[in-house]
Amino acid sequence: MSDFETLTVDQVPDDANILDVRDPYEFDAGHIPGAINIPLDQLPLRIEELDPDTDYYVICRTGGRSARATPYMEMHGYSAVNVAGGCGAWLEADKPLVSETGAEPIVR
Ligand SMILES: O=S(=O)([O-])[S-]
Repeated sequence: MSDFETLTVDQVPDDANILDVRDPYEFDAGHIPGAINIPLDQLPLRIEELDPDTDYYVICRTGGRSARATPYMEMHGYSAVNVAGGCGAWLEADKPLVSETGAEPIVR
């Protein structure tokens, strides 16, 4: 049983605020356009960078780390929804990714 909301990639609105909790090398290789990156292990230190009035759609590679980040954020007063399947599912669904490396975006 989970005490947080989980949506599929198809349910994420086009204008969603995406929080990607993967490590920077993963984020740089391929991420959702406009996503912000705070790795899961930095979230306790950096959570105040987030806006308590914004709904965040939290994503990682396959859904493991986002399922930990989402209840943590909720517990600290932030609005967070877990994106099931992560960037792998996002790519499978043919949704846009960009890279910071100059290479074709990939999910790693
Ligand atoms: O990104 S992951 O924790 O699902 S491998």
